[in-house]
Amino acid sequence: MGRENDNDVLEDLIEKAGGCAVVDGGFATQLERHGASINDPLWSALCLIKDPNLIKRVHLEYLEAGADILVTSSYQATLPGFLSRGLSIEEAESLLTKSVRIAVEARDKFWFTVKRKSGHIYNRALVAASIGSYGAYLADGSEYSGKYGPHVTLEKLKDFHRRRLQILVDAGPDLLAFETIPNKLEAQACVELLDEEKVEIPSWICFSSVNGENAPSGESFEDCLDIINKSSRVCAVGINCAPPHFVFTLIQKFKELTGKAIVVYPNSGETWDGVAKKWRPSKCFDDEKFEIFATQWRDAGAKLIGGCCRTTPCTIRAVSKVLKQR
Ligand SMILES: C[S+](C)CC[C@H](N)C(=O)O
Ligand SMILES: N[C@@H](CCS)C(=O)O
Ligand SMILES: [Zn+2]
Repeated sequence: MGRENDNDVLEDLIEKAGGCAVVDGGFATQLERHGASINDPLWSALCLIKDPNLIKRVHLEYLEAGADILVTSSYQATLPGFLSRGLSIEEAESLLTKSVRIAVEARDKFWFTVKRKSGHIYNRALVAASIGSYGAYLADGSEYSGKYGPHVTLEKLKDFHRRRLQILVDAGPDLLAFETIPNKLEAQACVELLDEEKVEIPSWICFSSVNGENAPSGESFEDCLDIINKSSRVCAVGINCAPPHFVFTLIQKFKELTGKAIVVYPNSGETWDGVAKKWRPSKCFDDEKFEIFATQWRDAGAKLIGGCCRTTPCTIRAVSKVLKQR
């Protein structure tokens, strides 16, 4: 299948969803709410080893809440991360494949049940394979600083991402979701890799932001989006895991910088303390506020809206309800 047809998958979903599709919410957050202990360098990817059934349960909860897109459990699942835990390369690769399989199974199971019911408000969801930034793998909070140091070159970033990307693509997701990209160099690495690997499924690239204006590295979104705009393999670009009160202005900015679809799924507004590995209270927003924000973000031009860390299925239920009112 050609790239244009593949991009249609996402466009069709957006249209079926009434012009704006719903992304799921905080995945690791919901694992923790069920009691998972993930204070670990592998973070949520630990559950791929310890409790895959819980992963499926969380995916089903987000589908039930109205998510049109599931983001897989592979955010912090990396080959070097798994190898450093004593897993073999075969075991590590099979965990990556499993992250996609679990989400696809959840989607298929859910859709099999709801499609027979008349008057349901669901769409057949898409599965987006999560590719967390290099900073996520470092597990030192650098997905919010973008400061990787001078030894981290373009080639190093491509090497870091290459094999995981190949395995995730081979596992058969509908989309790729690059998440919390904090600087221009990594955006460039993602774009070049998609070309080098001739990836035919559509991707989105999302940046984090800590000041509501620039990428965490301080580089302008204008420079970052310049690189992404050149790629026909990237169908959407946006923001994830940044505070919600930054999002409206960032959508307006992105609208001026790109013709691509805009995807936003902010966190609750709490701040990640990368040393203590804890969320710190900050300017927090509840589900009711997300409901109000979601219509504003849609009206500003976002085509994909959801939540990231510290948001839950309740948040997504509220977002889905307000976006799907017809
Ligand atoms: C999105 S952050 C909260 C994920 C966790 C981080 N990469 C860490 O391992 O510390
Ligand atoms: N998809 C990941 C992103 C973390 S920033 C999650 O929701 O846990
Ligand atoms: Zn997040």
